[in-house]
Amino acid sequence: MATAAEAAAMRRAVALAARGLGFTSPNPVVGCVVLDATGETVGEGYHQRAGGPHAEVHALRAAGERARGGTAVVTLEPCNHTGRTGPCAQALLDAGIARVVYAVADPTPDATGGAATLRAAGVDVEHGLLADEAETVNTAWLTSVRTGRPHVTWKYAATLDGRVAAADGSSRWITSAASRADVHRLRAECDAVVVGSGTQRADDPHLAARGIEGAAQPLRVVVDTHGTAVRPGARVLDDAAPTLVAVAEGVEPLPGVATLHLPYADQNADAEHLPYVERAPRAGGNDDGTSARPGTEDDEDRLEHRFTASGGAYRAQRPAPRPGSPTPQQPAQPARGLDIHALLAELHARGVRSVLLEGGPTLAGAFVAAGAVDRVVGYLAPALLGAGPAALTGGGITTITEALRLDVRECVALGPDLRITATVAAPGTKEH
Ligand SMILES: NC(=O)C1=CN([C@@H]2O[C@H](COP(=O)(O)OP(=O)(O)OC[C@H]3O[C@@H](n4cnc5c(N)ncnc54)[C@H](OP(=O)(O)O)[C@@H]3O)[C@@H](O)[C@H]2O)C=CC1
Ligand SMILES: Nc1c(N[C@@H]2O[C@H](COP(=O)(O)O)[C@@H](O)[C@H]2O)[nH]c(=O)[nH]c1=O
Repeated sequence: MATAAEAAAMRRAVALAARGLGFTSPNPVVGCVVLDATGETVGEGYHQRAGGPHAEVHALRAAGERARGGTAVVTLEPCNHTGRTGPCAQALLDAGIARVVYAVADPTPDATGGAATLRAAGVDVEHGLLADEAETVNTAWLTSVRTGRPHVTWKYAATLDGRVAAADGSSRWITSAASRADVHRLRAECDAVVVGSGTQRADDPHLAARGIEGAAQPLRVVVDTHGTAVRPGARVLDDAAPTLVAVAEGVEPLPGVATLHLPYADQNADAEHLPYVERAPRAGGNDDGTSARPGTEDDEDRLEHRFTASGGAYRAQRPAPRPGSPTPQQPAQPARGLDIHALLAELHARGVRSVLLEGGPTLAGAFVAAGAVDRVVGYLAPALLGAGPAALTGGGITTITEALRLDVRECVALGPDLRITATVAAPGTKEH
């Protein structure tokens, strides 16, 4: 049974772990507090960056000889393996720690087994203290270990009637300065920020974490199937943070920009659910409708992106042909957008453990349809627009029984706005 001092130490260890958010990928965030035999705190530490010392090592260093006979309180089971640093279970034994209290078991095959090693050496080991809090702070890493893809937070800013832009497409700014500053904290905590080509075209967003001292910069990712939305001079191309543009296979890499080639979404898998784009191939384009060369779209050939009421799906449509203009020779082909699972797998392979999906509604719908949203952070402004795009388009949901049910974790007032944080409930756990 854990003592009150150990519970307080674990709360502190969770807070220490949170300081590592955004800096430790592909590693977890971990906090540790060492108590002496009387229950007094003698050392604290957290994992500050991948490749650096683990939380236990920092805390043991701070405690020195006072760790002997004491208790180590850790948010994650001490590791048992030699990676870039030595095994923490051994470090705890070497320091003479008599008791270890940890919150969450380490699920990685390499590192697991620390608790067993400690027990076998005669250390008193307890597991599960404040496990919910410790899970929550480490949710990105735990999700990525359990699912093999990064944890995804979909964030949006909407009016109280659920609009993310006005009918004329203008959307800056819906929420207050306080909410927007909070978004920069979210960006700094995530490894990558993702937007679709529609948002890129409409907003020319910057997507870096601004105004936070010492902030880790996320990788900025634009999902731009044809490589035509990210143009020279785009704000995501400045050097405030790294940028990756995801395009379809066969599209030429964008000059001077890290380009990721992805397959189209598997039409057979999610075809009826995925938002899609109707387009006719452009002159000089490839057979599949992708451009042969990025940045060559001329105004006449430019696709007009419009919301339609058709089946709740979003379609980008060609403008009606001008009188006298030639009829396209080839029939319009459905385009499916890029494969969300392939995108997440590629980001995971690059060490990304947490993604902040910042829109827009079409790409967010594709993530929801792909079952790839873990957490939703909605900023709601006390304003009404009455028209304009809704926060989410499609998502593969057509009837009330398919509603994606969420658990509200937090509701916070930010200036005049509300920030609601909710997680996706495990299937079958919610009835409304
Ligand atoms: N208030 C808010 O929080 C936000 C508001 N907005 C607003 O939303 C509007 C833009 O929304 P929207 O057009 O939906 O933009 P998105 O950013 O969702 O981009 C959608 C485009 O992404 C491309 N895409 C690539 N792969 C996929 C896929 N698998 N599924 C779906 N799309 C894919 C498609 O174009 P292609 O294949 O041609 O590349 C698609 O048309 C703007 O008015 C913007 O201001 C946007 C973000 C946040
Ligand atoms: N309009 C709107 C948001 N819009 C989001 O912010 C992006 C612009 O980011 P940046 O260019 O880095 O400042 C934009 O493309 C969209 O994803 N966010 C909000 O918190 N509140 C708002 O009212």
